[in-house]
Amino acid sequence: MTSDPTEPVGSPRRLDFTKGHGTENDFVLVPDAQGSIPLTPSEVAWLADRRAGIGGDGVIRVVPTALAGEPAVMDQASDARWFMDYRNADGSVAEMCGNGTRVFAAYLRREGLEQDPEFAIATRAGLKHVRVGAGGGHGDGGHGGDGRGAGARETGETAYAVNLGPWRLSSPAEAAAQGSDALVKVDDHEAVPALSLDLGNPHTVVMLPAGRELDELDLTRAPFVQPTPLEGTNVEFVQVLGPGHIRMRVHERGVGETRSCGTGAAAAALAVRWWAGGGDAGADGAPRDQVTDLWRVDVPGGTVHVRALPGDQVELSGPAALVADGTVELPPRH
Ligand SMILES: N[C@@H](CCC[C@H](N)C(=O)O)C(=O)O
Repeated sequence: MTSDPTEPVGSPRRLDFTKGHGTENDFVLVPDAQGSIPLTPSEVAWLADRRAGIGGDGVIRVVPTALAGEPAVMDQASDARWFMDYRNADGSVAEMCGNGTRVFAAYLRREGLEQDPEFAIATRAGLKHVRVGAGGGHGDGGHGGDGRGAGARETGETAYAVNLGPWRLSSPAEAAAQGSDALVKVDDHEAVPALSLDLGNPHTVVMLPAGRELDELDLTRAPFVQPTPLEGTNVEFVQVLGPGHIRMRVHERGVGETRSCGTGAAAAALAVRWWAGGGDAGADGAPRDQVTDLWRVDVPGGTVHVRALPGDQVELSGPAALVADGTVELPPRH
């Protein structure tokens, strides 16, 4: 998705910002309490630039839901005070960001904009419900007491669990018939079958083929996905380490390789679970008790947990950290 706001010529603008990350998927947050900072794609790309700007995988405008300016988002205003206006590093608009929801929640809490331990945030993919201090890891049942759940390092990070809402296979009939609905080719190797899932944003999950090392994949270029999704896709490469435990690397739409992707971790766990027979369709007829609902997902930037919930809902949990605050002067518009 790409937005195309008018870019009026004007004098340089000063913006307050906060830098944060969730398992090293990092974001520049821009508070916009009046809904009056319509960042253009080039301004977003500049803010996300690691050399000329602040640097991040994405930019998140923190704006009152009622002032979002997008009817489908403003419809959520009675349930969520704040809208996570998410943009990728290249300036394109995305519907959702799993790690971003936790960092967004951490910002709302720190600023006193949300005080309850549970609240909803508005996104382009609908309402997302957040629980503070919910690690979600194996052993704590998803209700970590001290706020430092699984994946939270000793750096002042707090754990959050977010219900990412409903997910679905993008092409259920094709996936049921073949176990896959796409082919993905990375570097110059052969194309591998993959599964497309919709987590509010698009994902294509690839099981690491035998003989290939996850660490050796060249993700400096976008993997070739066929059929080519019109809106692009995020591509996850998965290695199974044990029951309920996977490793993942991701090439994100609008960014490139990132050190973590929350919706991608959920897509990866759900794809592995589905391949194991855990889909509602019963894929290969394997008994459901052989299919776990709780996954540990290791990513280059840390660990998150994914929990499959009834009704095709899925919960993501992991840490969020706010690491810097500052003011920046945007380059003048031309
Ligand atoms: N890193 C995010 C996903 C961000 C959006 C994605 N690049 C897209 O374009 O869909 C996550 O944690 O989910």
